[in-house]
Amino acid sequence: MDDLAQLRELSESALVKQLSSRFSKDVIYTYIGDILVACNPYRELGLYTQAMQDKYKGRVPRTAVAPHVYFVANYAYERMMQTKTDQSFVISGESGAGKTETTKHIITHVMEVCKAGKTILETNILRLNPLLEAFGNAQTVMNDNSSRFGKYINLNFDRTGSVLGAELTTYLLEKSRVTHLQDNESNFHIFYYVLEGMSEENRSQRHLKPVSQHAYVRNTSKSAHNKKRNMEQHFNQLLDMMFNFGFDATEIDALFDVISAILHIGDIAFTPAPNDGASVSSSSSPSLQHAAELTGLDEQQLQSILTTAVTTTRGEHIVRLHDPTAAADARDSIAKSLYSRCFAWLISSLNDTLACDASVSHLKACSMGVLDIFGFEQFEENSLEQLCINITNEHLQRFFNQHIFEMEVEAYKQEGIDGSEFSYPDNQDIIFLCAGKGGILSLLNEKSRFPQGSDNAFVNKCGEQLKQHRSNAFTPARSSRDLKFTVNHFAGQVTYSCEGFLEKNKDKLADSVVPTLLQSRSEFLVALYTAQRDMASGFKVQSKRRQSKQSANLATLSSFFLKSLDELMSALNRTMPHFVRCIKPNTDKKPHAFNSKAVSKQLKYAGVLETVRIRQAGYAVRMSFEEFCKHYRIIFCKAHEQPNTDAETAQRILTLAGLKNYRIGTSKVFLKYNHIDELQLAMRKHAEALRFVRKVCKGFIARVRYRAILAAKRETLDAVAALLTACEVHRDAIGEFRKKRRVLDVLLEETMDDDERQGVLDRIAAMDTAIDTELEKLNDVLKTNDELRMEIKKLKTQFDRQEHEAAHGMGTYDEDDVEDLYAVERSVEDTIPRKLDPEIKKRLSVHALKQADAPKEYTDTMRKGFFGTLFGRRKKHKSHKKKKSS
Ligand SMILES: Nc1ncnc2c1ncn2[C@@H]1O[C@H](COP(=O)(O)OP(=O)(O)OP(=O)(O)O)[C@@H](O)[C@H]1O
Repeated sequence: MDDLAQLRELSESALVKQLSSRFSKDVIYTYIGDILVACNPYRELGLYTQAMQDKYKGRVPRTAVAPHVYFVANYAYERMMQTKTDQSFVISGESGAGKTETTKHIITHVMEVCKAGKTILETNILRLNPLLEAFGNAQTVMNDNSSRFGKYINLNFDRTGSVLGAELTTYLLEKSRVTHLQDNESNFHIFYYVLEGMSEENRSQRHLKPVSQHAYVRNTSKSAHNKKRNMEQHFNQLLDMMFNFGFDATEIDALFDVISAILHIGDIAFTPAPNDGASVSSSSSPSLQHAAELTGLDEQQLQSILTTAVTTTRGEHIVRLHDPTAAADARDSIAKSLYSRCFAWLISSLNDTLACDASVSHLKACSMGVLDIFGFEQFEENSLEQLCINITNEHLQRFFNQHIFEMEVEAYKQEGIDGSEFSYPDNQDIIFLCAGKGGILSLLNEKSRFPQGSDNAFVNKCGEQLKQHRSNAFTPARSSRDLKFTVNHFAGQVTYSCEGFLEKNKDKLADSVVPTLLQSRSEFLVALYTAQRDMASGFKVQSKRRQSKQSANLATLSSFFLKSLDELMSALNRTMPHFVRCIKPNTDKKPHAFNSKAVSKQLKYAGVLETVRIRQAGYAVRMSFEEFCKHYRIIFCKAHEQPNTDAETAQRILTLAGLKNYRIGTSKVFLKYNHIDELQLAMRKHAEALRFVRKVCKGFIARVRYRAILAAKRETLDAVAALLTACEVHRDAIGEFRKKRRVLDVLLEETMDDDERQGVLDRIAAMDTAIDTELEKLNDVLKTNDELRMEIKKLKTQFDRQEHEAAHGMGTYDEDDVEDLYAVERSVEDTIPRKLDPEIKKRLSVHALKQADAPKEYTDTMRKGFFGTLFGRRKKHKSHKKKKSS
């Protein structure tokens, strides 16, 4: 089934079973109503060829082609063109599930159906991904090429469907990766491209060393390191791409200077200084020097922002000395800030290149957005990043629920059913709990604003204010010292560890850092911090035009996040959405493996099971009158009646089954989930009675047939036994004749002259040989058929027993019994003809068989026949002589 929403019973296990069975046949795409589920095959299946693109172009009916991401892309484009409404694709799934691949396929196909690919703009749209991947992707345990940011790509079209431009918005760049690597993970790809792909000359100009000698990349996973063979190729491709996008050589050089500077900054270590502060260790002073050179700062300036923090209160500057730990934190914050600014600059520059040309922007008629965003996350340790991701998913889930619900109500309307009392599982209260006024993020912002605010104070405040929240979704920490709380999200409970929440939320560099960086000799660095000075973290980047309008007081990470989330939801709400849920069939990144438990969990996280819940809250089961009446006819039908398939019959069946609260539409029956059980119960009662009657009938028929079969087989066996007996008799008759040969010899001597006698003797000799052969053959036949005799005996005994059983009632027969019976029949049929030696069949005539009971006459006849043959020529002449002598 291509659309699992058509399953009569939509349940979690049914979904997983169907997906698994399709996956085993390399069918990775499945619809569940409006959603496209895409299972990552982890191998090339030849699904994205030009021929496939051609197949999914134009007005293709959904049922005429197999489910495919190209269908969804084409369908959205067609709808956009017909209705001139904005469309969006919401692609979600856990890391490695295939979101980015799906995004690429959608964009490629949309560009194909809008006949693009020729202008620079269109080519650039198609080339966007490798650039984003270089700076925003990294190898993780889950995915070798994991996007460490979310993105929304919006394509703008004119009335004729040609692309006018594109905008890119990014979310939640995982900048902590720059400074801290988890086991078996790697940093952003760009660091390795620069360290291993850049020319020797450029590397030494930037004083770069091998990967193993730079702290921020030193712990790179071994497997990642082994895969880094094509770094040079990657780096050169990246350069080409950047040039094609219109970046100039100076900008590119400056960008790589900052990337290299980040690596050197990471190598700076600190030791305690005599003044209780920290100083750069002597072994890392070359790193400080290189970092300063590459950032265009004086060593002193850089050292100062690493080892001191200046805060400004009421116009007064207060300088605080960092201890070595605080200095290391400051170093990491600066590195993260530099990287996120580079990423933001890159996105902003790409947006400038992709933006609608001013001369054609008035032609913009509609748009199509593709959202590729992290799925719901639930790890052992969950921090502020997970909270933000999960809040995003709560919003997307609500958006999804509303959409599915609307479709559901629409389905009722089409059937003339009032759906006004129907409601759906709404997670609005959980959204309020997390992101509403007085909710978790709001309290976090409040505490972040106080200089004395702490994680502890934040967690306690949450406990006080939210434990009675109307969502009932908040569970405070057991003890006030436990920096944790749990939120019951739509996809499951997540416990957040709040240590460091405030620091992350402030996401702030010390007051002196940005002013110092702005004194840099590098114009590029200065540009990074002037154009976007209001941006808290490069957390989200928009085009320069939109940035200028941004409020300047987005002080915290969460307030910035909420604002960008708000914008995203407003954008999505203006569109007609198409949902793609990417599923990772196993955690080992292996083809052919399907782990049902893991898939079930993802379906839950992806909110697919919410579709089931929405359906269950309404009328989960819907069946056409025909389907319903045919399926449940047993409840209503008298044995001889074929039911009508109309509303009236459906109504009678439902009444007879004692159901309430169902709805009958114009062509379908709408049932609640529990109704199926009730109908099954009613069916079972009828079915049991029917089964009994059927058993008795079948038993009767089978017994009659069986006895007939036995009788026929017995006859055959008797005949075969008789044949064998005849064979023996034949042999005995020949023996008997031999004994009488002596009489013949005397006869010959008395009645014939020498010549005549010699002639007869010759013939007798020939006949003797023939008789020997005959005897030999008969002996053989009897010997080889001894086995058959045994078989016959056995079968006969068996038949006796079976006949007795059949005659003395075995009560009823099940299907299996009848099947056994037919098996016996077949085996008997097979046995006899195969085992009966064909030689016997040929040689023993019916005549011989008849003689079987009269051996004496048979012997005589044989003898007469023999003499007749022997003396045939002289029969007339000598007959009276012969008679006399005998
Ligand atoms: N349709 C597909 N056909 C073949 N391979 C695929 C397909 N989709 C995904 N893959 C494989 O799975 C890998 C991971 O996919 P992708 O990077 O798109 O996942 P993702 O969901 O975007 O992960 P992340 O959130 O970590 O970025 C790809 O590199 C590719 O090898």
